[in-house]
Amino acid sequence: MAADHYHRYKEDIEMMHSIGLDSYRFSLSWSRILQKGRFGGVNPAGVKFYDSLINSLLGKGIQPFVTINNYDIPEELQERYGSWLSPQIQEDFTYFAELCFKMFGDRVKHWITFNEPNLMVKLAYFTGGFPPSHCSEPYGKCNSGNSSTEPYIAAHNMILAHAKAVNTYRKNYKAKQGGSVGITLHMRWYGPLRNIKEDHLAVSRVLSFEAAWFLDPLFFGDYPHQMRQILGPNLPKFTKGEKQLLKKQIDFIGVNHYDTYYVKDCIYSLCDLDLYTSEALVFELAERNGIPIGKLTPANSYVVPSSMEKLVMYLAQRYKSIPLYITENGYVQIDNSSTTAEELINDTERSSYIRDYLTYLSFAIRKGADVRGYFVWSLMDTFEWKSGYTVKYGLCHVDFKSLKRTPKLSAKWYSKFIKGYEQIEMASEESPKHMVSYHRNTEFSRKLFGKFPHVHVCQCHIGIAWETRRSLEDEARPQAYRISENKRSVFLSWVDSCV
Ligand SMILES: O=C(/C=C/c1ccc(O)cc1)O[C@@H]1O[C@H](CO)[C@@H](O)[C@H](O)[C@H]1O
Repeated sequence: MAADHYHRYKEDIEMMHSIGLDSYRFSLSWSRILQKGRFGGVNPAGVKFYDSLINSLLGKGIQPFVTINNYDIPEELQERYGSWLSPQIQEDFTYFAELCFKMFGDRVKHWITFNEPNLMVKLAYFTGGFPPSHCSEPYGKCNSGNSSTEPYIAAHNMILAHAKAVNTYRKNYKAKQGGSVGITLHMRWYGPLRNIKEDHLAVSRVLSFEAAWFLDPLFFGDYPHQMRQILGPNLPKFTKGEKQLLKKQIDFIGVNHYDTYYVKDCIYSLCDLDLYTSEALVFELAERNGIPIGKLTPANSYVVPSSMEKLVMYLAQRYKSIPLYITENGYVQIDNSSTTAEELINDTERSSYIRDYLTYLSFAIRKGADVRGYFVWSLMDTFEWKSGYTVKYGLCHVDFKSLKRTPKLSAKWYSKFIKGYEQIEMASEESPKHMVSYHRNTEFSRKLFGKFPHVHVCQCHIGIAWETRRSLEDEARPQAYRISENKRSVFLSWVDSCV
C-alpha cells in the first residue's frame, strides 16, 4: 500500500498546495495502463487515475512533470522476450509513450522518458541487486547474466527507445501540444583522490560511464570514446540510420543528484575492480588521508553541496546551452525500531542540506547554466525500493499505520523559502564558512527561482522549478558581470538589479 497516494492524491495535492509547490513530478506505472504492453488492451481504471491526478494538480495550479518509466515494466514483456535485453522493447516503449502523449499530452507539457536508466541497468544487469537480478562474478552473485555485456545491451535499447519516443512526439504531437521531452539521469559527482593527471583522467572516465553514456548518443549520435576504448566489442554499435535518428533527440536534461566520491586511477595502479564504477577502471572511495569527503548522512552517504555547481557546469559545457532540471535531490533519514516520529519530524539537517545544495546551484545559474527547475526528493516518505520503510526522504512524515501525513520542519522551511519569506544564508564559494545573509529574500526567490515556478512531486517527488526570464536576465547579467572579481557580490548585484 505504501503511502496510498493512489487513494489520497487529493489530500496530497492540498498538502503540495499549502507548501506552495507549483510542480509535481510523478511517474506512470506501465502495467497499470498496459498490463500486457502492446499485446493487450488499455486498463481504463489506470487511465482514470492518472487523468484525475493530472486534472486535480492543474486545478491547483500545479504543473505535472511526468516520468513515463521508472524501472517497472509489465511482466509480459520480461517473459516474452527478456524486456530490455531485446530490441523488441523499443517498439513496446514507443507504443506506450505515444499512448501517454495521446491521452495526457493535452495537459502534460513536461515529459521525462526514463528515470535513471543508467542506474537501473547497473542494478538490474551489473550488480544484480534489482530485478531481474542478472549479473556475473565478481560484481555480484546471480543465477544468470553477464555483467560485462548485458548492462550495455539494455542501455542501448533504452537509448533507442527514448529517441524513438521523442521522434514520435516531435512528428505527431509537438506542434499541437507544445510540450518538451527529456530524460533523467542518476548522477553522482566525483573528485580526484590525488592531484595527479592519472586521477583527473579517472574522473573524466567515470563521468563518461555515467550520464554521458546516455547523453552523448542523444546529443552527438554515439557513445563517449572512453567507453568504446575500454569496452570494445562489449559496447553495442549504432547503425548509420540510428546515429541520424539519435542526434539532438532531447529537449532537456534531468539530473538526480545525491552522492559524491573520490576516485583514483586503476589503469596505472593496481586496484580491486569489483565495484559499481569498476568498468571505468577507477576505484571509488569516500576518504582522503582519513578525512571524509563530506558530512556523513545516517545512510553512510556524504553531503558535498559544492558538487551541485560542478556537475551542472559539466553538463552545461558538454551539452552547450541545454535546459536543465534538477529532478531529484534530498536528504536521507534512517528509521530503525527505536526511532520516534518526533525525531523524524525534527529534521533540521534536511533544510540545511536543501539550502546548501540550492546555494551551489545558484552559483551555476549565475555562471550561465540554463537551469529551469529544482525538485526535492521527496514530498513525503515512501516505500523505498529494497529498503522498504526504513529509509525516508520526505519533507512530510508518513505514519505507515494510520497513513497520516505530517509536515516535517523541512516542509515548513521549504514552504517559507519558495514563498519567499525565508532569509537564506548564502555561502560564498571561496569561503564556504563565511555566510552572508541575504535580506531581501522575497525578491531572491521570486527573481532567481521565477515568478511562475513549475513544481513537481513523484510518487513522492516534489520541488520547485522556475522559468528563465530572458528579458530580466539579459538586463541583469551585464551589470552583474562588471564586478566579476568577487563572486559573492556578483551574485548579490545580479539579484539586486533584477529587483
Ligand atoms: O538514487 C537512487 C537509488 C540508488 C540506489 C539504490 C540501490 C542500490 O543498491 C544502489 C543505489 O534512486 C533515486 O533516489 C531516490 C532515493 O534513493 C529513490 O527513491 C528514487 O526512486 C530514485 O530515483
